[in-house]
Amino acid sequence: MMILSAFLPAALGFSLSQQSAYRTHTPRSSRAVVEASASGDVILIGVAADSGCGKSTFMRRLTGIFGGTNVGPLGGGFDSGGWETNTLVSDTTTVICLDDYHLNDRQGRKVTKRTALDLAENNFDLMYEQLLALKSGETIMKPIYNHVNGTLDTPEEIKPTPIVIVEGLHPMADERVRDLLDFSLYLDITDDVKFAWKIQRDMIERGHSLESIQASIEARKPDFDAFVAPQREFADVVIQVLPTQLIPDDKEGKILRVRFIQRDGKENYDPVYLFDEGSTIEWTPCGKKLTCSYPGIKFAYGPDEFLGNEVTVLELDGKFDNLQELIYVESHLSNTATKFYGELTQQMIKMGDSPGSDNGTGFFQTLASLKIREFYETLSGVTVEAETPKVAA
Ligand SMILES: Nc1ncnc2c1ncn2[C@@H]1O[C@H](COP(=O)(O)OP(=O)(O)OP(=O)(O)O)[C@@H](O)[C@H]1O
Ligand SMILES: O=C(CO)[C@H](O)[C@H](O)COP(=O)(O)O
Repeated sequence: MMILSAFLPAALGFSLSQQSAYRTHTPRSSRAVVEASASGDVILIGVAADSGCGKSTFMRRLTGIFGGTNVGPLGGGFDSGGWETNTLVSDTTTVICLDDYHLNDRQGRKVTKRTALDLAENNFDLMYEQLLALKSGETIMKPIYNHVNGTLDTPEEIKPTPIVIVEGLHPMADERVRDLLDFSLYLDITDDVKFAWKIQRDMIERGHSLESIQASIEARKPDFDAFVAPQREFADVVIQVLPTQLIPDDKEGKILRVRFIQRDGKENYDPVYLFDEGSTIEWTPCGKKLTCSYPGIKFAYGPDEFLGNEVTVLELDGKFDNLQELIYVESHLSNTATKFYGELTQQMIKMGDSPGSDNGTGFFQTLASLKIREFYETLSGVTVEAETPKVAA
């Protein structure tokens, strides 16, 4: 199979505005493709986050970078005559939602008086057994938790694909499951930001009241703190989303400070760095090459400690005005795992309409996806062909 990326660097020695013109002349783009695994091994990736913290958005970015054909809900989804499923599949990637391992249905939890965040409400024995089987290349019959009516439905058949992503509340909570994961990531959204996002989705998109959203967040918080948040310590990468420091006492919460926290010493993972590996740097890129409106953009980079672990942190506070200009930022970062000059920028532009595309949440989710692709390639010996604009005939 011809890998276009080999000659793309030369083609991409141009501004991104030229690139978009280039793309209009090239109506089709090559898809990212994972070639058949040499070893047949399944690589297991865990993504932990609370509900409403951007897992689905991140999954779209990640699966987009892994590509594959026939991406969609297992069985075609309920609307196409299938069943209510939380599982997304392509020929290369399976995304399993760990809510499917809830022990009791919604009614049952009313009896136990526990929330789904409570470890006791999740069947980790079955989760471990089934993920181990999948990793060994076996097909499993996985339960389904139906979020529409709160029931545990007839199990569905999951066949192993080269990449299996498990996302949900507890991918790293059980030591046995945690040890099965090849790579783990935690989306750490602070309470204020979580609240703002929940309002966006549950109030504006789903018609819930402000009071009910507030009550639901407050009711979840003790169990969230007890059972979900401690997993941050075990994650290879944490994407931490905080209020901006660029506006003193900001109340609006529209500008975010996002930290890409990379655990040092992870095998097959070289931390992304800014300018000079290992140094401590602050960088304001606004100027001739990057347009910034108030309050601007600030990057920071350096070693740090996070929950007792030595880490390398890349931080971005602020909001981008023009995604095309991100190439300027990208060109100052190293170890980004891009396959050609401008790939990070290209992915940001491609997902431009998704939440967080104008700030560090989208930027670091994209960077994480590229790093996970690189990690997968190193571990499996398989090449993932990058999605590149197709060269016009
Ligand atoms: N980076 C972001 N910036 C701004 N808003 C965001 C961002 N990510 C997600 N959101 C908002 O949060 C809502 C929830 O996002 P998403 O559906 O991706 O989360 P989730 O973790 O998959 O949720 P759930 O587990 O409840 O299905 C979105 O509708 C969007 O409004
Ligand atoms: O935290 C959650 C998902 O991440 C849900 O609250 C949990 O799965 C229970 O679902 P429901 O509220 O639909 O009964």
